Amino acid sequence: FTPIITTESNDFHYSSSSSSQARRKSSPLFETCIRQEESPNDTIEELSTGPPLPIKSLPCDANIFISRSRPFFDPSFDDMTKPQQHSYHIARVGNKPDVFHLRGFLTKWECSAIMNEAQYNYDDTGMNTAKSENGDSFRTNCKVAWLSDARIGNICGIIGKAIENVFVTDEVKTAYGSHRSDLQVLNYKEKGGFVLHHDGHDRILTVIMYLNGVGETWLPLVEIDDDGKNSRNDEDEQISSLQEALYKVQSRSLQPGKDGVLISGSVKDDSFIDESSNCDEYEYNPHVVPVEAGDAIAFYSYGTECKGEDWKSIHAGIPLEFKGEEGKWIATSWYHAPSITC
Ligand SMILES: O=C(O)CCC(=O)C(=O)O
Ligand SMILES: [Fe+2]
Repeated sequence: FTPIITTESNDFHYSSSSSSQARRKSSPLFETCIRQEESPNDTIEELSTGPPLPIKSLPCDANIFISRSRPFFDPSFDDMTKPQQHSYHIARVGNKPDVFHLRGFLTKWECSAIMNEAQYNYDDTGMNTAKSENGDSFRTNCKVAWLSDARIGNICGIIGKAIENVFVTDEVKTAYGSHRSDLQVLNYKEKGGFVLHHDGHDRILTVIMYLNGVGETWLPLVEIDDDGKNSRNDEDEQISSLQEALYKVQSRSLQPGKDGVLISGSVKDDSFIDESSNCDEYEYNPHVVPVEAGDAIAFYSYGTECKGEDWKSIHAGIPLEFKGEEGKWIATSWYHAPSITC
């Protein structure tokens, strides 16, 4: 590991080995990226609603290894004499807009604690039926709870802060009115889903955490790197409205698993390896990102040069096939930057 940056509660390292890394081809960009990071002249030129360094320059096929604080009372922590840290990996899964996979971001204990808190302790009544912000029912068969930072002994605060530290530039953090949302917890039951939409409302960053590894989120217009280029997306094609983005998905009959990026709790990582073939020739589908309980996905909803909404970040919660009574559990943290997006 090559240490890159140390911040208050997050340590960044580039990692050259991980299970998913081992399955991907090694990247010639890897060394270049490290050199960029260490350059003293490297500054963020303009107020960017996109990712800060070092993840800004993270190529596909490389990982960043990150440590973050964890709640001291997490009983799955096995050595109380060591600093209370939890490690996870970040890998890029899309370029336009930037989309990242946070592998092992939450511990299993944190996932359970959040689900329990949302289900049993919210307003003493359990979770409420979810409605979209404008009151329309774009979301079906879904319950919601909002957890503020202090809940469960500040774990929502620890998680939110860890996200903010890694995914939001200092300029955006210090801009007037910038703040992160409370943690939104959703529980979808059978057939429950969320139609294609853009998060908007000055939310520059969305981080969706998969609490039980069930369910799928699809970002149909995200472009991925040269290795697995989404051939139907013309490069630099401008999309200027939500309607245009939705029309593109419909008129081109884009499909989850073939176009854009499908975040899928329903696919096991190992299913990408064809055991009968040579190890180097496994079937790797860059349009599918398998996630497990504790993984998260982060993406940006505004153009990086303050050019308004990036409509390529539209996404949907795919209607849930029956997966047992538990259903699909996710928690979402948004970062708002009203003075930059308006
Ligand atoms: O259900 C999902 O997978 C996505 C949820 C979502 O996009 C939202 O809550 O804004
Ligand atoms: Fe959304």
